[in-house]
Amino acid sequence: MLQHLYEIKYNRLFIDHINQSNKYKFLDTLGIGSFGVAYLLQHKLTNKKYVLKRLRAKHKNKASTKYNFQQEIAFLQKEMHPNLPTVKEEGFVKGLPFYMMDFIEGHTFEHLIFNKGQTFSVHESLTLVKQLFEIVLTIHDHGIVHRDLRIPNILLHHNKLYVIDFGLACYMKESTNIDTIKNPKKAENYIIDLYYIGHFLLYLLYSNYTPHDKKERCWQEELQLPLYIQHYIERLLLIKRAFPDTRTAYEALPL
Ligand SMILES: Nc1ncnc2c1ncn2[C@@H]1O[C@H](COP(=O)(O)OP(=O)(O)OP(=O)(O)O)[C@@H](O)[C@H]1O
Repeated sequence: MLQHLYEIKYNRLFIDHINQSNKYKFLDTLGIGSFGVAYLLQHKLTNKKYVLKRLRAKHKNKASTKYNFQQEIAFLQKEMHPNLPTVKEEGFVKGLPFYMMDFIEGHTFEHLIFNKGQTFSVHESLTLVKQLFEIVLTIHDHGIVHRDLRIPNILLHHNKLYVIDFGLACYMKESTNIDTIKNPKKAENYIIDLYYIGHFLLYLLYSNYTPHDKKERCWQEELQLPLYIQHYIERLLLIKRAFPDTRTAYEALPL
């Protein structure tokens, strides 16, 4: 209960901070995640939209979470790729850190698939994955892994793909032996991003799938993909021999 009130207090403080800035006005709350809260704002003169992301009040005194939040800002400030948001400002409101970034118009793939019912053919899906790879390759070239390439964190606008939310990103650990990775979702090297790219591809391909009977089968049976595409996804998901690096996986894309 106290935590809830604390959150409400900071919510009010941030909305007041935005509205009193003379530059921006508050438009909406975009999302409340486990670590952050994202607000949509608009520049009063240019009408351009921005996102202000702040740490959740409950993490105000947690050193590791605060460190991760600062690291998230630092990663975005590297401006690694034009299809990542650019940080405009950063600061604190009553001890709680925030940063402001460009608002990416368009929709997340979660919204496109589950709310709008958009479908993607095999060719369209692979073309989108190619775009995602091009962003991920650049991030990996900077020695960073995103670690959260899920459909709510990937957006589409005018057929261009964008990646947000570096909240779980970290510097790549090079020395891990790929064969000993037990849980790819916890990895701190390229494997975790390849694993999520494999899942992203499955979400796109499933958008076109209509079940024929009530029995649930494995994706290989349900999707009935050409074998070379199935094998490719199995390698991304570590069901088959892992790709030795991101570029090899990108170059092997069956497109
Ligand atoms: N730059 C942006 N452009 C457009 N929409 C954004 C942007 N950043 C965030 N959003 C939207 O706001 C929502 C919440 O943002 P974000 O994913 O960064 O934080 P979160 O997932 O709520 O928090 P956490 O970091 O704790 O997981 C996202 O689902 C996305 O729809």
